[in-house]
Amino acid sequence: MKQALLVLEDGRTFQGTAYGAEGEAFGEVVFNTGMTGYQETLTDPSYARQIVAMTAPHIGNTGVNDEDPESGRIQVAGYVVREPSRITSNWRARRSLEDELRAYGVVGIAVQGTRALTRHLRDRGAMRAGISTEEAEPAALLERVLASPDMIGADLARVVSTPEPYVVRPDGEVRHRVAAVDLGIKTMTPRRMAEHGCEVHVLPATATAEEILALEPDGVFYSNGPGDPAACGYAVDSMKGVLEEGRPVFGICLGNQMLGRALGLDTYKLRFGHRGVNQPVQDRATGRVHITSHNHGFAVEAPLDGPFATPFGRAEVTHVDLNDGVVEGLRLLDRPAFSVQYHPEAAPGPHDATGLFETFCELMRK
Ligand SMILES: NC(=O)CC[C@H](N)C(=O)O
Repeated sequence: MKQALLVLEDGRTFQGTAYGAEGEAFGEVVFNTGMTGYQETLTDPSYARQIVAMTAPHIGNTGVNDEDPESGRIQVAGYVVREPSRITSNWRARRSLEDELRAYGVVGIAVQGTRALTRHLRDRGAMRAGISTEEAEPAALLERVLASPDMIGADLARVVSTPEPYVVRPDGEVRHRVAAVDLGIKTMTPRRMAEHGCEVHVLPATATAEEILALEPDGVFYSNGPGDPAACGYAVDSMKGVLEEGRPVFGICLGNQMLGRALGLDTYKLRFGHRGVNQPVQDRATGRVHITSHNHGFAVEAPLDGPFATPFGRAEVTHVDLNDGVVEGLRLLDRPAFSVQYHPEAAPGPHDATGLFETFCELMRK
């Protein structure tokens, strides 16, 4: 087996074997604790320019099928696993995960120490890293890691967004027309909305408020996406125009951060982020806890002690993560706009939060 090297920007080094394409990859290394859903993770555009390390010890068991991708390609910059499955046991699988990584030129590494890596990232924070199947000298790879771009300030939504608008239609009757701003949208999101009778007009990340409103949408959606929310001023600007018009707004993940910034709140980088499928989130109105799917490295800074003033009227924090108190949802009290930091559309589940699509439809009916 071919040797490979993983070097973190603070010099921590892991030796392993090549898994996937050969070559070199750079990005921010983050860990994901999901026991299921590796195919959805790999194809989620929010992971652009990130090297994803899986804490589940065995990866690739069910290969790659045609039903689960969240976009048209593998999006991660690099992949770290402990033990890749040598066989693929799923009659729907079209190919092995390693062949899929190779097909998209994604460099991966299998290392024994995914637990040590995770603990390191938990203590020191997510950081830049490089994987190489060519370089034997850690110091040489480290130099290239230090020359690679940082996640802070990275404007990646416009890079992964659709270049052209397209429409996702429901099977049955059209009940609502939604304009969806694609900041890195996952396949499941318009599909979930279509299940609720929405005709979804997906628009490029840089669509202006005028372009969005020209569709005469019943509601406007802002998707998840990669990079630093502080670098997506174009989406914040279009959202302000949409809020001004009083159209219903719904945001997920990066979309939640866009609502926060449109309301004048700040976003900041979390130490190691939330990535996995079992994050406990509390709905502050009901006290109910939902187990939710997450993939975020940034968060919104907002007052937790009750409603606060914004340029669009009063707002409040609707959800918090019970592990660390991070803001997980926002709502305007005087206008029809809300958003969540987690993923109600998550296809590998959990499905506790899928009711939020109905909430959006209710706002559009009013
Ligand atoms: N999944 C997302 O939308 C992530 C949003 C943002 N890129 C973050 O890391 O916080």
